Amino acid sequence: MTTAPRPVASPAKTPSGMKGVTFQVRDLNLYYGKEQALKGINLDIPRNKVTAFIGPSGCGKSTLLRCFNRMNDLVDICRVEGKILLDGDDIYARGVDVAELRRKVGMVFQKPNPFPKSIYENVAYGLRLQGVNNKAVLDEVVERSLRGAALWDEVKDRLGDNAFGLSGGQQQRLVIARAIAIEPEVILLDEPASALDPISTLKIEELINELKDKYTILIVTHNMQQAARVSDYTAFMYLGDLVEYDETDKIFTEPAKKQTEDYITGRYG
Ligand SMILES: Nc1ncnc2c1ncn2[C@@H]1O[C@H](COP(=O)(O)OP(=O)(O)OP(=O)(O)O)[C@@H](O)[C@H]1O
Repeated sequence: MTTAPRPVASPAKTPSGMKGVTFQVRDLNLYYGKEQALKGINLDIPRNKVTAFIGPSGCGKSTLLRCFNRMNDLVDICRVEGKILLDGDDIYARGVDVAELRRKVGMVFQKPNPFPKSIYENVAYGLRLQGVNNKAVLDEVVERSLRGAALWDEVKDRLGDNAFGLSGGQQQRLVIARAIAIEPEVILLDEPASALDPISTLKIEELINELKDKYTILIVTHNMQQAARVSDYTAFMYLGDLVEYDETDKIFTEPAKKQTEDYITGRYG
């Protein structure tokens, strides 16, 4: 027996001008115990663009971000309903290899978290896990990834030094190099610059702009100026709802919803 596809509860939010789509989020509800943290989210995430999630504290930005590589699976009381399709396949379907999903969808957190190893070994780590130990291959990937993360020139003469000796901003770029070494399709950034000084923040923002040529980037940020500077699309969330999602210029210059306007003009949050 075939069953008709279930209609989506609300039309998916797909801003105009979007070409390729990486993720399609459909009717996504998420609960922590009895508390509903995400309410009927529908949206499409464009390929090779930067999509920012903004909204007041506790509105569900990080929770939604963590859905894209199933990091919420690690929270016992968390329950997810609905679908997230990555290139057409539901990442919540039975039998999905979550380790493989996380290889495709890398994540960088607020606080830089290098491993207590050398700079070189931090970047080589993912490949070594895959069983790659050929020095020439590793050398090539380490250099390419560090260049890709705009860190090579600063560390090329001390690749054997412990990563903890780097500054916070350098550590965050190292973590990004570690993420791109295994050639993900998507990079999730959860407040990647909030623990950094203004110069390091600027470097991360420049880097995000360069990375989108190769990767789809999703970023959670508290900083609206940062969202306006780095993103192509912006999603405004409030109390677990996706209120408005559109091209970043539109959200910041002529938002369709009063709630969005109140937030971006600093009336609450
Ligand atoms: N592990 C958890 N267990 C229970 N509740 C949680 C958990 N993580 C988040 N929540 C709750 O889910 C809601 C959304 O939290 P989330 O961290 O996603 O919001 P946010 O918009 O990213 O906030 P912030 O900007 O402060 O980081 C909040 O009410 C929060 O208390």
